[in-house]
Amino acid sequence: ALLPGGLDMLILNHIGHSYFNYFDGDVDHIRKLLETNFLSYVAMTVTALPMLKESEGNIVVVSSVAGKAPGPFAAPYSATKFALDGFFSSLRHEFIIENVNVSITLCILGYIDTGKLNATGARGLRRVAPSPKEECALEIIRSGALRQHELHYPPGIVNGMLLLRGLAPGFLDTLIRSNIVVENVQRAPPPHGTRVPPAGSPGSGR
Ligand SMILES: NC(=O)C1=CN([C@@H]2O[C@H](COP(=O)(O)OP(=O)(O)OC[C@H]3O[C@@H](n4cnc5c(N)ncnc54)[C@H](OP(=O)(O)O)[C@@H]3O)[C@@H](O)[C@H]2O)C=CC1
Ligand SMILES: C[C@H](CCC(=O)O)[C@H]1CC[C@H]2[C@@H]3C(=O)C[C@@H]4C[C@H](O)CC[C@]4(C)[C@H]3CC[C@]12C
Repeated sequence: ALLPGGLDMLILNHIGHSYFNYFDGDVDHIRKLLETNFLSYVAMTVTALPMLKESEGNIVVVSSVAGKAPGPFAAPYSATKFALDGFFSSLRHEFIIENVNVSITLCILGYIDTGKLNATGARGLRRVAPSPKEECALEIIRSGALRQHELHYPPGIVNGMLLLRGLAPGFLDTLIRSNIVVENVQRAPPPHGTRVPPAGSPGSGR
């Protein structure tokens, strides 16, 4: 049903729970995370589009540097954020081609002070100063209202990373890994009954 007052801006922000650790082989987790972090964004866009066409409004999609320049230990999360870029950046082309006056803003965020790292226990990350969530929220709304194609926040870190990704991707990857204390990331124990070769033995990879 259409909202009585119409709809000016759709901000897609929610995410499901994931982990900051080695990929554990759980395909079902990725399927569920894609449902929450990606497919629900598509479904809400489809539902809201008639109202947004009416208001010539804005779609704002909240993503992460992990959706442009992936680091280790966030494979499921990173995959869902890359999917957002693929879908919404393609859809933006179609809107422009068809003169649909609904803007699409993809927000590429660095580390924001929402208490997330503490909550997920991402112990492997070196402590970097998070950016303030209040300023971030304002920038998200502003970038949507200004109909920007992308928001990079905080600009210094995110622009720097994306520039390096184009110019020297190997160097960027090295920098990203150097921001992580791998020893602090503990592999989950293998499922019951799985034989793990002792460290140092052939095939252990350790
Ligand atoms: N914090 C950071 O450092 C960064 C965050 N981002 C992005 O910013 C956005 C917000 O992140 P942040 O505020 O930190 O995350 P939070 O986990 O604090 O917030 C996520 C929100 O999503 C809601 N949610 C979870 N599952 C569902 C669901 N199935 N349906 C509807 N709502 C749901 C949660 O509700 P409830 O609490 O009720 O479960 C919660 O309000 C995300 O898109 C994230 O990827 C990007 C880069 C860095
Ligand atoms: C693991 C977190 C998601 C799962 C959850 O249950 O909360 C991640 C949510 C936001 C991530 C951070 C982010 O998106 C910005 C950086 C991206 C880099 O690739 C890694 C460091 C991040 C700070 C990243 C860390 C994991 C999350 C907190």
